[in-house]
Amino acid sequence: MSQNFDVVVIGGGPGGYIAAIRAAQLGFKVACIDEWKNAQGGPAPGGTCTNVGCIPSKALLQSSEHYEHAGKHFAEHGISVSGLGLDVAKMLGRKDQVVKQNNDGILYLFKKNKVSFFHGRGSFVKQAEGGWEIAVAGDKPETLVGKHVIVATGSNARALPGVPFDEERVLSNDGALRIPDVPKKLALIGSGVIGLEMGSVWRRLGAEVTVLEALPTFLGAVDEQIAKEAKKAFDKQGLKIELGVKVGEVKAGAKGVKIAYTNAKGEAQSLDVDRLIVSIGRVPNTNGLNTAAVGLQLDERGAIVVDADCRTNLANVWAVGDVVRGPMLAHKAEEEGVAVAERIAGQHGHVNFNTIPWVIYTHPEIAWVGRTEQQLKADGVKYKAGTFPFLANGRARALGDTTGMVKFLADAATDEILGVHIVGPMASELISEAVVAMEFRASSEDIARICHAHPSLSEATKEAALAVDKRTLNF
Ligand SMILES: Cc1cc2nc3c(=O)[nH]c(=O)nc-3n(C[C@H](O)[C@H](O)[C@H](O)COP(=O)(O)OP(=O)(O)OC[C@H]3O[C@@H](n4cnc5c(N)ncnc54)[C@H](O)[C@@H]3O)c2cc1C
Ligand SMILES: NC(=O)c1ccc[n+]([C@@H]2O[C@H](COP(=O)([O-])OP(=O)(O)OC[C@H]3O[C@@H](n4cnc5c(N)ncnc54)[C@H](O)[C@@H]3O)[C@@H](O)[C@H]2O)c1
Repeated sequence: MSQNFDVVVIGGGPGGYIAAIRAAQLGFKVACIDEWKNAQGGPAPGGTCTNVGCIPSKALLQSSEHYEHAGKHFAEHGISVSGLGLDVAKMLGRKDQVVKQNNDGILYLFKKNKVSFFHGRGSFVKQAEGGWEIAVAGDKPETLVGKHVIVATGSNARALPGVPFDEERVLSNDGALRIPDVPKKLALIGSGVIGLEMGSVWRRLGAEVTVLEALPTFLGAVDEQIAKEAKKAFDKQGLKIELGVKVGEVKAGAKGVKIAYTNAKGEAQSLDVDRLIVSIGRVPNTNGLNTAAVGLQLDERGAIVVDADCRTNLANVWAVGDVVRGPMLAHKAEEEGVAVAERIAGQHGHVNFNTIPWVIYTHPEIAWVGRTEQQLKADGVKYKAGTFPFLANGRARALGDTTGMVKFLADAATDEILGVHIVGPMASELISEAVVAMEFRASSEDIARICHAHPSLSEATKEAALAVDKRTLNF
């Protein structure tokens, strides 16, 4: 016997679980299927983000930052610490607890919103009367029929060709978040978001970290001025980043990993490390979905092909999040999930790709929204720029955290904000003001005229907006 639903969501990550909740709020009968298992084999909804992504990485970034502060920065405040110790097992345990709180929170939200949760793998069977037949292989095999299906099956870490993850020596994001003791030497391949975040965690905890990056420029997608400032800070911290390398043979043994590579000068190099994290991007995941049975169209990268509204080539089958085009970000997945649920309800859900913020949770944090200076140049847009350094911000000085700046880019003729780029303390929080401003198509003058609390880091945002008109007050 099959169970019928208005909406069946496959995948319980940020794209899927949020789509399920929004669809339920709109009055639909909703099922959400997710196969993630916790250590006991029970359900652990929340996807990559909750289990091996956003949440655990931020928990470890926080713990490792406390450790670094206690060891290196408390003294500046007149606080001396003796006998500073590190209990990695406890730190990882706390991280697991944070993850569990989030898993439990989602199960609670499903109950609260009357979303039926199925623990197992969902796969397409066929088009049936009343919708799409989906088989659930799990604790209890089930057959569901959904009038609408939302696929939100996420992504998996990309491995280096011929170097599979063993999660012991060669680690994906999963293993990178549960290294049992601080490696003496750690290498990361790829200096993207994961490379920098995970590299920072283990460097702060005492590992000698080398990041090998294929591209000759550091953080190519980031505004050049901001990326340069961040690189300077990482260099100072001792995070060794080698650009323009070509990774050759990677040999993993019982005790460590040997990496052969050529450096930017073309010289052959060899690096011996205890562990290697491979962070060279992620691939869309449609494993086990049985897309072929129903002819769900994939592109050459294996992503599900969707239009601007997240419609696939099949009637009433939608796809959102990492498994489709666009940035692989939890909040992008969530926004698409909400928009699809609203479209199913006949509303006009919309995701504005121009105002999706990016954050890299290193120290200093890097955050941005909109176009970079190099993009504006390439697009032939005439712009004005304004920057303000945290060094001139009272709150940043009180915090003892003055690295970085806020940078505004505004249209030369209309003053509309085209991009805001931040490297510095709490950039992840500060960027929201810029997102709101850009969503409302504000001008830099709008921000410059708004009263900001004193002393606050957000005054640097106001001052950067003033700088567009060359009239900063405190610099
Ligand atoms: C280390 C790391 C840190 C990150 N940090 C951030 C961050 O700080 N901020 C940010 O915005 N993004 C971050 N991301 C990216 C973020 O995790 C993803 O963009 C986000 O999880 C995508 O959500 P999703 O719902 O599309 O897919 P996922 O979160 O991958 O969820 C997909 C779910 O579907 C399940 N599934 C797959 N196939 C099936 C099936 N056939 N049947 C049933 N279930 C299935 C999977 O088990 C999984 O639970 C990070 C990623 C990593 C790896
Ligand atoms: N704070 C966040 O929002 C956050 C945090 C972590 C992950 N994520 C998401 O997860 C995704 C995956 O993260 P990621 O860091 O793996 O990917 P990424 O795309 O951010 O970076 C991958 C890096 O690896 C480099 N690279 C690729 N192949 C290489 C090779 N063979 N040798 C050396 N370098 C190579 C690329 O040039 C790039 O710089 C990101 O796209 C991001 O959207 C987001």
